[in-house]
Amino acid sequence: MFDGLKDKLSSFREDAEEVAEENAEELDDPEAVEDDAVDDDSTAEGPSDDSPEGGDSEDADSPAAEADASETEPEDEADEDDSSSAGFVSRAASMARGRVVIDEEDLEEPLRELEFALLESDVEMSVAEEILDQIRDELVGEERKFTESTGALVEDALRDALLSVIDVGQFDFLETVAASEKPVTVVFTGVNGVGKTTSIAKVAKFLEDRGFSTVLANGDTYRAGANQQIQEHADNLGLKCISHEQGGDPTAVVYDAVEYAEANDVDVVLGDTAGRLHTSDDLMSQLAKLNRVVEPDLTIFVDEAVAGQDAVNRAREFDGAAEIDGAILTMADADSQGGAAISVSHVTGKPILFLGTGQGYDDLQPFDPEELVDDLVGDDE
Ligand SMILES: Nc1nc2c(ncn2[C@@H]2O[C@H](COP(=O)(O)OP(=O)(O)OP(=O)(O)O)[C@@H](O)[C@H]2O)c(=O)[nH]1
Repeated sequence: MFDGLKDKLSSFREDAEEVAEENAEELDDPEAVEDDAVDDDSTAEGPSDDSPEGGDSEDADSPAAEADASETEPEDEADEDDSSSAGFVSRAASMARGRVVIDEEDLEEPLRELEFALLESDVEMSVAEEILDQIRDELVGEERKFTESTGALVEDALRDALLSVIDVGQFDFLETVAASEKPVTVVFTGVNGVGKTTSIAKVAKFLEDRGFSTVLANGDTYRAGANQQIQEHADNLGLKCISHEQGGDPTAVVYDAVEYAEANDVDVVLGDTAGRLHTSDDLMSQLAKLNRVVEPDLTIFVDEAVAGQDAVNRAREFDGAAEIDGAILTMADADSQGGAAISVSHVTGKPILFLGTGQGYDDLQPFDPEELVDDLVGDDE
């Protein structure tokens, strides 16, 4: 799952670590620093050969050492290379404290590559920019102790940035169902053929396995064969399915299922709806009626992870047309890009609740942002 994206993130980590290490090595090497100091005609004091590496000595830590380092600008060359000289001075001062600072310019090239990689992986533009900004904020100017590895810094920054865009409004579906008044009504929406009906069957199995009884309702009265399709799932799972004639009113079907649940002490009603485009007015007004009359506890948007940017756009549009509470991304097992999984929550402000990971009824994985980020960034060695 998301292997292409993992590779790209790993390349960024390597590149960013490399440039930061180069900078650190240069500053870790007292001779290189002294050479630089001569080149810069600077009098900044790096650790001498006989001082412990890392500048942990009292001298190096002393205010005098810092003051010396900050008074090093040669007047005659002040205009010539002001910024690099100032950069060197701050690095030398940091080094005197046993630390080194990561410069923005060191990161620009890896960040450019990362932006390209994220967009190529179908991450929404605004989400990619947010990730880059966060990494820049976290790493640039970051003081690294000589004992810390730049690798850990880069990894933490990447992890934090990804988590901040993915972990949006996350809630536990099972806990919400458990805490809600019964029957809990959950309605599923989305475009045609993205795995909506299969996902309903998977969610039913997920709930039944955890002690919640369910009834299915076929609110897809539009498509020929829809009744038979959902009934097959119900039969396979030994569940009751409420359906009406093709062409009937979907609200009436879900309403009947709620009445059935009330009469039979069923915990959860899972209502399918016809696949629709957010632009099809009649179907969207059907959905509005369903929301008005049945007042579902949760409306879940279903789309394919593999649809990438299209899925992200549709999630945004559905949320605008018929407010959603969360999303299921199907076909995550076939998605190497990961763009939709990274972008949907940030774009809609609603969490991804599950990933569909195959065609079997158990191929449904509760979505855990931290787990996803661990998987994307974690060491695969
Ligand atoms: N690999 C994989 N296949 C899936 C997943 N979810 C659903 N499918 C398959 O996708 C196909 C379409 O699924 P359906 O559930 O019929 O899609 P739908 O959205 O209900 O279709 P409509 O009712 O026409 O809107 C089926 O063959 C499913 O087995 C998944 O997570 N991974």
